[in-house]
Amino acid sequence: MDLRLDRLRVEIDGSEILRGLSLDVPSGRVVGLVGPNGSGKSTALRCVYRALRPSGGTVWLDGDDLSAMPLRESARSVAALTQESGSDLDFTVAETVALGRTPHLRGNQPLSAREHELCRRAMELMDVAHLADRGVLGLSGGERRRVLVARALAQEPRVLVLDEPTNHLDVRHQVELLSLLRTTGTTVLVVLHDLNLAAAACDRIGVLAEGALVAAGTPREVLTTELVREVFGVDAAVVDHPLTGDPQLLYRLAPRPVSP
Ligand SMILES: Nc1ncnc2c1ncn2[C@@H]1O[C@H](COP(=O)(O)OP(=O)(O)OP(=O)(O)O)[C@@H](O)[C@H]1O
Repeated sequence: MDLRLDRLRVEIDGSEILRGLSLDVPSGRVVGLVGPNGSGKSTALRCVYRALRPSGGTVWLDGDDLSAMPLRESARSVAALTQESGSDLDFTVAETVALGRTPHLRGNQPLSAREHELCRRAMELMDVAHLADRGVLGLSGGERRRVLVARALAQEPRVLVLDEPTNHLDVRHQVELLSLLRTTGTTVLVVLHDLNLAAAACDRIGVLAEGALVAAGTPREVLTTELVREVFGVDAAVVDHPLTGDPQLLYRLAPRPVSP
């Protein structure tokens, strides 16, 4: 399913948070959204999972205006892992993942055998099957994050929207999650802070600064020394990953103070 952000504008209390953002996420592709803190990345995602109605512009799903779709219909198509995702209720891991099926169920209809299998598989993919009977509130931050990704996968979404999904994850689970995104065939829009992971995981990257898109293209086209300096104010060299050839950034920190 194609996802298209078309001249999105968001204005809150008189300040323009998104200023005409347009970004295409072609069907089955992984597109990363990067940018400094406060540049509007989460706000853009909120418009896609309908937590926020844009002040202007349109989100298109396969050419259909998202705002004109019944909520239930868009909830079946779009799954989101947000910064706020979580629960104050101590559901078990298995129950939490099963909640991913909610948009597909009618009333109190129980899960089918296929749906149970889907949930089991999502838990295995996210390496949380061994935690199935544990309460989510007793999990570590990274374990809980993986459970929430499993819930999103169990939903069988056609579009997956992820806001910093690697937060709290150890390096193995970061690598596994981003590798998985490339194999699901789902359309993915993902906010990432780690530009090197974005370069490795994304087919294309959009760069936001102060609510506007300042660059978009393949990681190699976008992640240049100049852009990183201009947008993030950081000195970096771009090198080729010796194993994959992906562009990778080496950051220069301020020199150490000379000891007396
Ligand atoms: N409901 C709101 N009311 C007022 N300001 C808001 C609201 N939501 C977002 N903002 C402001 O809009 C700007 C963009 O916020 P957003 O969360 O989209 O940024 P971000 O790029 O995701 O940042 P980060 O990298 O820190 O997560 C910020 O300055 C934020 O304070």
